[in-house]
Amino acid sequence: MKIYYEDSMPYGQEFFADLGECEAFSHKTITPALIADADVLLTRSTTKVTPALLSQANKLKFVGTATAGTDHVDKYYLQTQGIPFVSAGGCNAVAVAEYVLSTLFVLANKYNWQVQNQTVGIVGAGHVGTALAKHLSALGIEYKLCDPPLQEAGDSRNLVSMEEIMQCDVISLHVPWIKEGPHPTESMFDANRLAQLSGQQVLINACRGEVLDNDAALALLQKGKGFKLVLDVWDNEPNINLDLIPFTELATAHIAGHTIEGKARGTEMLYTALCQQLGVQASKVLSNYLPIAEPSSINLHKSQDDWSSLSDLVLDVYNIAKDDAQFKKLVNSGEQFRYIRKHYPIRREFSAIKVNTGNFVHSKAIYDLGFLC
Ligand SMILES: NC(=O)C1=CN([C@@H]2O[C@H](COP(=O)(O)OP(=O)(O)OC[C@H]3O[C@@H](n4cnc5c(N)ncnc54)[C@H](O)[C@@H]3O)[C@@H](O)[C@H]2O)C=CC1
Ligand SMILES: O=C(O)C(=O)[C@H](O)COP(=O)(O)O
Repeated sequence: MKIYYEDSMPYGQEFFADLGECEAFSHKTITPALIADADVLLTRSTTKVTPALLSQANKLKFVGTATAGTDHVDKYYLQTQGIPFVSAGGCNAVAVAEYVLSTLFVLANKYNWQVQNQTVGIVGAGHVGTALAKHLSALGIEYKLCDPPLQEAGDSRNLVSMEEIMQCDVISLHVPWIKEGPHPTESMFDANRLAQLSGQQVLINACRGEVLDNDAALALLQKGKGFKLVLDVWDNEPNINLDLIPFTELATAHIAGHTIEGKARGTEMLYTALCQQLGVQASKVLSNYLPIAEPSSINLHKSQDDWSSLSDLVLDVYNIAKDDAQFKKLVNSGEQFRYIRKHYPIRREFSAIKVNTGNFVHSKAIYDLGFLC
């Protein structure tokens, strides 16, 4: 059996080698001829899985993406061909939640806010939205969730309208890119909605660039409309509108989900699904491969107040301001955008790090964030 996996997939060889003959490919050089003998195709979001790409893969039996988003895959085509398709929903939800938390602490430090006094509006209450809500809850930060499809499906949580979300201090977007149907998300934040934001409000987009009209945002910001924009994802990646960058508070190269855990969990999820498809017992687990974090334990800082200690801890583990500085320094083309993503430094999730909290008053919050005791 021939298995092709995208080379940016961590531990691809380790997970799949026992299941068949494995070959890594780059999204930059993959062609229909290269994967003509594929039984299995495993990608990340950078490979566009189209009828054209699969046109010679006549014995393809399984396609998987080690990502939460699936907009790069022509799922309808796979269905018409009877080819099973699996994605890795939830693999990087915690990574994105930690990204948003880091954003909150960086902006709180910059603008002298009390982070605990902010209300966060979360659009999309799926894996990422729920993980973010859990993190905010651990810290006692108020949040609201908006998800009309889940609301219609009878989700038991207290889901609110977009109008209520628009009143929040911080709005964080966690929806798939959906072009049509009853709840499309493409340009959900269009010129009209963006114009309703005040100068104090923060808008974070860490889902898909096309959910927020980048041109409209740029036009408004150029005119002095002062909402605070945080972008991890962009229209038309990797060839993004570079003019928008100076108007962002924080900007990164689509790395919100790029913890080692987030990426590798995606590989593990595909492995489990492929084993099931093949009727093979899955015997490998991610914990066999993940390296020990560096450092693997942290002593809580003795800061002037409790919230500073929490802020210091979160930013010690992941400080988005460093990614923002690197991005703004380096990015000047689509190639550079790709380069930054490919060479993204090792980032760990809170769950890889033990915190020695001593008798810190918010110890429970720290463990609820996922740190090890
Ligand atoms: N920047 C990054 O590195 C990452 C980006 N993503 C993006 O974030 C998206 C969300 O990820 P997950 O939470 O794992 O997906 P998910 O499928 O678990 O949740 C998405 C939620 O959005 C809701 N939704 C759909 N249309 C909506 C609308 N019009 N208004 C409000 N809610 C709506 C759905 O009902 C669902 O509950 C992914 O599709 C992906 O595009 C995900 C992980 C990492
Ligand atoms: O899971 C998703 O959806 C994402 O956006 C991933 O974090 C994208 O990562 P790559 O597949 O582009 O490495």
